This record gives sequence, C-alpha cells and structure tokens, in this order.
Amino acid sequence: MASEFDFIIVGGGCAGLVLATRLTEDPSLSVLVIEAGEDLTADPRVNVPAMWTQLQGTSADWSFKTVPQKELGGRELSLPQGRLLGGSGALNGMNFVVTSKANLDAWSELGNPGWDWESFSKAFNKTYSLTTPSKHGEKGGPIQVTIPDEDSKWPEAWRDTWAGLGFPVDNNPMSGNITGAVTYPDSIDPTTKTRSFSGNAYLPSASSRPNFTLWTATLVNKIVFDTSDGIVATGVQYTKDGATKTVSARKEVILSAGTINSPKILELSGIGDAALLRSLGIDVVVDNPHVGENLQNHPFCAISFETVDDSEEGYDTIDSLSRGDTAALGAAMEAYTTKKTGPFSKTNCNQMAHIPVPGITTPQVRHELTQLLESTKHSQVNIGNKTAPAFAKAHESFVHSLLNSATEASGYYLSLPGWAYYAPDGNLGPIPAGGSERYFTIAVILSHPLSRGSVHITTSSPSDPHLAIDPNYLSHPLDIEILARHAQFLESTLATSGLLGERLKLDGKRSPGAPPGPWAFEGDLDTVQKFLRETATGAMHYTGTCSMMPRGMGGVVDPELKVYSVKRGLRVCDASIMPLTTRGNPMATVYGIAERGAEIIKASLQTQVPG
Ligand SMILES: Cc1cc2nc3c(=O)[nH]c(=O)nc-3n(C[C@H](O)[C@H](O)[C@H](O)COP(=O)(O)OP(=O)(O)OC[C@H]3O[C@@H](n4cnc5c(N)ncnc54)[C@H](O)[C@@H]3O)c2cc1C
Repeated sequence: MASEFDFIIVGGGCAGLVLATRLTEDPSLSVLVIEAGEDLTADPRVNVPAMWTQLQGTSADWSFKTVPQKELGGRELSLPQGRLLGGSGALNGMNFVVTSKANLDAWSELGNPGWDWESFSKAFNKTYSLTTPSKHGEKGGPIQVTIPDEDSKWPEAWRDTWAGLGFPVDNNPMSGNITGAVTYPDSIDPTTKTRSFSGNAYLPSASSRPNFTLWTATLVNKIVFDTSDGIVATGVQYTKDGATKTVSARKEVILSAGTINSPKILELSGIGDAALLRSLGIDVVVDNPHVGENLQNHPFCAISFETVDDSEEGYDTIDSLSRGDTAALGAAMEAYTTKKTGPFSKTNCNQMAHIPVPGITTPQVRHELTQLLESTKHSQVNIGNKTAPAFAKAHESFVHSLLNSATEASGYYLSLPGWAYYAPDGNLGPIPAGGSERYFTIAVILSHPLSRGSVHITTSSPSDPHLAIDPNYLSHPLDIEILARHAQFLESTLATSGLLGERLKLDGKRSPGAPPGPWAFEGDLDTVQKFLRETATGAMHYTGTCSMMPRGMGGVVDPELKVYSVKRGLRVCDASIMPLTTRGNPMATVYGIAERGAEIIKASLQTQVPG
C-alpha cells in the first residue's frame, strides 16, 4: 500500500468522487480517496429507485440522531447519512433539484467571488445530462437525470390546480428562476432506470486511471499537521481493520466527508472552538469557534389525504405496493424488469412547486408581513450564540428580500401519489394496515429558514458515534410563522382547489395528527403552529457547518475552499461549505460545488511553485 499521494480526499460521497475524477484527469497527480463505508455499487438497494429507503438504519447509514429539539416538543429526530461509496447520494431520494439564482448570488454577496449564479452554473452544467420525454441526454455531464414519462393523471391534476391558483406551471426545472409548479428530473439513468450517482457516473472514469487509489471501509480519524513553519496539512491518520496508520499528502488533504462528518474531523484534528477542544483534551491547532456552527436544514410537514374512492383510470397510487400487495408488487416488478417502466423505475415524487408567501400580492398579507418582519427583526434568540452579527444581518436581509418578493419562493411543495407519513422521530412510518384506501401526500418545506444550529464532537474518540447535532429547528420566530402560512395554504387552499380538490376526499382519512377536515386550519395560525411543533420534521438537507464566507462573518473556508489559518494543504469541499442553504434539495448543488472546487484546485496548481 502506497503511503504517499498528491491529494487525499476524505469521503467518497457526492462531492469526493467528483473531485477525484476531475483531479485524476491530470496523469501527473496521484489521488487517494478514503471512504469509511463499503462499496455497494452493485447492490439493488442502491440501484433500484423504489428501494431507496432500504439502506437507512443499516451499516450503510451513519444513523445519527439530533439532540432534543426545543421548538418541536423536545423530540429527537433521526438523521440518516450515507456511509458507503457514493455517500448520501447512494441512498438518497434522487430528486435532482437546481437551486435559485438569488440563492447563489447571495453566496457571492457574502464575500465569495466566483460563486455567483453565472460562474457556478458553468461548473454545474458539467455535472449532468438531462433526458426528458422528448429529448435524450441534453448537455453531456456524467450524472444522468431523467424526467419520466407521465403514466398517471396526478401530474396533470397537480399542474391544473396550481394554474387555477394563478401560478405558472411550465417552468424550466434547470433555470434559477422558478415561481409555481415544476417537474424536476430524477437522478435516474434513462436507459437502465437505475440510480445515477457519483459512484457509478463519475467513479468508473477515475477507477480506469492508474493515478487513482480508493480505500473503502477505512475511517479517517484526523488530519496530520506540520506546524514548524505555519500550519501545513501533511496527511491523515486512519483506521482500517483495527490498525491505525498515517498516509501522507504531498499537496493537499480535501475534506469531503459531508456536513456532519467534515466539522467532526476538523475538531478531532484541533481546528475548532479552543475551549471545546481543550475540554476534550485535544491540542488546539486553529481556534475557530465557527467550525460546526451555522447548521441549516429545511423543516417540513407532510399531510397524506385519502383520495376519492371511485376507480377513474389514471388516478392509481403506490399504496398497494406500500401495503405489500402481492399482485401489485408482481405487476410493478414485471414492468420494471421487462420494460423498465412503472413505479419501480422512478421516484414518483418529481412534481413540485416553489411558492412565495401565500397571498403576498394582497394588501392585507403585505401589511401582516411587514409587521411580522419588523417584530422579529434582529431576533438572535436561540439561533446560535456564536453567530457573528455581520452574518446574522446578511442572512436576515437575504431571507427578508425573498419573503418580500412576489416571485421568490419561501415554500417548496412536493407531492407523492401515495401515503407518506413521517413519525414524530422523523422516520417514515408504515401505511395503516388492513385498509384499501388510496392517498395523495403533499409536503411543504420552508425554503429559507433563519434558524441555525450546530454539530460538535462530544469526545476525542473518532469512532464515537455520539455527536451533539442540534439543527435548532424553528428557533427563529419568523420560521414557524412562514411555515405555518404555507401549511395553512396547503391544507385549506391547495388541497381543496382544482383537480386536486376533486380527487381528495374532504372528510377522508389523513396522516396521524393532521386536522380532520379541509378547513381546520383556516384563519387560525395558532392551530397550525401547534400542529407543526407536534409533527414537523427535518429534511435530509444538512448544510453550512464549514461555511464559506469571510472569517469575521463566521467562515471556516475561503472562496477557494481553503481552511482559514492553515497555511497550506487543507480544503473542505462538500455540502458543509454552503453559507446559506439551498432553496430545495441540495444534491445537485453539491455536485456543482465539487465541479467548481475541482476547477479552483486545478487552477491553483498552475500557480504553485514546485517543491
Ligand atoms: C435519506 C436521504 C435522502 C436524501 N434525498 C435527497 C434528494 O432526493 N435530493 C437531494 O438533492 N438531496 C437529498 N439528500 C441530500 C444529499 O444526498 C446530500 O446533500 C449530499 O449527498 C451531500 O453530499 P456530500 O458530498 O456533502 O456528502 P455525502 O454524499 O454524504 O458523502 C460524504 C462521504 O464521506 C464519508 N465519510 C464521512 N466521514 C468519514 C471518515 N471519517 N472517514 C472516511 N469517510 C468518511 C461518508 O461515509 C460518505 O460516503 C438526501 C440525503 C439523505 C441522507
């Protein structure tokens, strides 16, 4: 086993394998990827879209848990993260969702030149090839993304309803400007109808090159530094098969271990809040209290509605499959294996909508919003006591600008023709046994939360799974107010309008805890807020713990992704560097970050003095 490489990438996930593929394009560079999990790229639980939830809770999942969430009735929520080749991209829900232009431009305005929408898009466009029902393989990047053929009437009902409510429904999913309904692609190969992710789309190119090395089932414990002339990262310490060793990096160590594990590795290596590190007996290399802070995630609520029980063709749901009905499973399997069609071949969840504050164009809601923004202005309560005032101000001003806009979204709506119930611990609960009803689920996600949390180590042991993960959901008073308005709109307006209103049973069964009738939320935001505190959970969209922004604002990395105060040899490149979370699901943006990161690293090699 070689003990020295030019680059060591920690984490073979979404970002790590993109970086490795791009860096090994230069045959003069040797690249090692160290991945804690196994290679399951041939496993059907990774590949068959309908099996995407099957790896959660297994050894391929870090299976984290949050600390009790004060604003959610003290609930602790499960927090899956992929521990396998391809990372969370190998077990995620495959929604390939592009973030907004406003979101990226706000990253740049924080003090990150080169990370505006225009520059980012150039890198992002290298990541994917888009296939739609009418066009094959547009663009040409390795990740195959597919808008599936529509084989039911639900997508039409979704669009019809939003159109009736006055929203555009023909949005281009790859554009950064979307208001209204949108059909997103799945990260699924259009030919094989299997998951397309960094583990099978990028990795094969890297693996075919002699300058690429991959170690799986190997845990990186910490980064090794030489501090004799400034702080220089020289390699990593790792454990494999019970033996702990060191491997050297001639040029750089790049952390791509994800939003939870990248700050963990930094802290274990002595980069973090000096007081915390000393209390755990860790030598301080860089005192930066912002490591592990600014954890952002989207809170959401989902309501499953029973559908009308006529048998009109085209309104079938996936509920018989969820109930394990043998005939339905057989037919779905047959369609998948012989024709690569049917419910096993797609996410069934790609009809979405990006919606501004409901009623924003009416004088009354404008007035209420103005008052709300004023009364919650500068709310620093419970939103991370280490947040730098300059960042708190910039974050608030960004979110306020979106909330005040009639075209920028604050709520992100997802739909699924079938039951989807998130239990109080955040895990998907089973469909009620015994019945034969069909359901349609609508979820709403708060796109731009102001609540910020943190993730920190609690011991100095790299193998200790107990981290203090606190997303601090709904701790900013504005978040619950805005999410409640969207949940109210979902329940009282969306679900009762247009073709959806015709298909959903007004007095039918609902998810546990959901209000018993279509108008239960009307005019009563307190009831909605109570419902959210009891039932809301977090999406799996963790970002921000090694934020890219000026050091004085709370940055951990600079715009070249270099860790502050480290003279040479250490960058972070993954979802953790996002200073402001994405408008929707983050995977597509993470792939873009990795392509942009690779460009930056390659450019820096041109200017490096040899030796
Ligand atoms: C259940 C679930 C569903 C999701 N659904 C969607 C979706 O539908 N659409 C979407 O856009 N996003 C979704 N996401 C989020 C998305 O998958 C992540 O944002 C994305 O994968 C983050 O990429 P990353 O490179 O930062 O981290 P990851 O892809 O998680 O990669 C990090 C890698 O580092 C490895 N690693 C960590 N620590 C160490 C260590 N000490 N030593 C060695 N290796 C280490 C991990 O094992 C992992 O393989 C979902 C996430 C989950 C968990």
